[in-house]
Amino acid sequence: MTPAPSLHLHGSAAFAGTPLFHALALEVPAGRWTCLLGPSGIGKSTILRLFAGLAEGVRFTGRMGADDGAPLAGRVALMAQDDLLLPWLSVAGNVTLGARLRGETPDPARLARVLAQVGLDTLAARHPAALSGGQRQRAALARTLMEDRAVVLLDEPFSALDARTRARMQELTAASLAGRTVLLVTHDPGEAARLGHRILVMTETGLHDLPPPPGPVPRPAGDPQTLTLQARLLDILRTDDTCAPPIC
Ligand SMILES: Nc1ncnc2c1ncn2[C@@H]1O[C@H](COP(=O)(O)OP(=O)(O)OP(=O)(O)O)[C@@H](O)[C@H]1O
Repeated sequence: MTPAPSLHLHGSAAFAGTPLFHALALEVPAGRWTCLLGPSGIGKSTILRLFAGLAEGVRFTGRMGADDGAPLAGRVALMAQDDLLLPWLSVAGNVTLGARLRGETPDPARLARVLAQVGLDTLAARHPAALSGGQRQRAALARTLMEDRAVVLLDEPFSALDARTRARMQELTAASLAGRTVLLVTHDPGEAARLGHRILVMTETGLHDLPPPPGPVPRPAGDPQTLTLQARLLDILRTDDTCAPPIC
């Protein structure tokens, strides 16, 4: 894997002439987890798609990319909201699709390890139609982890999981992606409070930084500082007043 770069996105975006965001200034630190929250439709997924080079139909004006100056192509894995599993392939076939499309031979030991990590080792031969929503999401997560990229973009990756599996997958993903540049879009303040080295709330007035407590991630869910941060995030997300203290 190449060294994980920091990322930047400074500019404005529009869909078919309809403004989406304006004069946004996003910095994503290298080798850390940045969590991005905000109301539905504000443009969070669009930011991920812009970094992934998949923002079809979006007119972006500004500058964006990796701070090391090298192209992001080939260094990014995106786990989209829609799991995008191919129905005619098995779980194993979907998880190794990227490697096979690149003409590479997938590493069977790595595949077995990743499937075991997400708890799908016994379902490797199953097709997506025979999976639950949570199992499909774990298959999509396995496909992202299998890609082994320096920059990982995750769009609500744990939203379909039950509470126990979600906590386990958060811990596994934090460990698996240690040292990568991760940008996680989530609607879950508790998830952001556990996982974010940097936590940003996106509103109509821009990005608002909420400094998390120091220390490694994932933070213990019951830690008082984590709970306080979770409550502050929830308050901010619940109010329409985007200039409520302490973020403005
Ligand atoms: N293909 C498209 N054509 C036109 N508008 C689109 C298209 N895709 C998204 N949009 C619009 O762009 C805006 C931002 O969408 P985006 O998915 O980035 O928001 P989001 O903050 O990720 O929302 P959510 O939290 O609901 O996933 C929305 O208003 C959406 O309707």
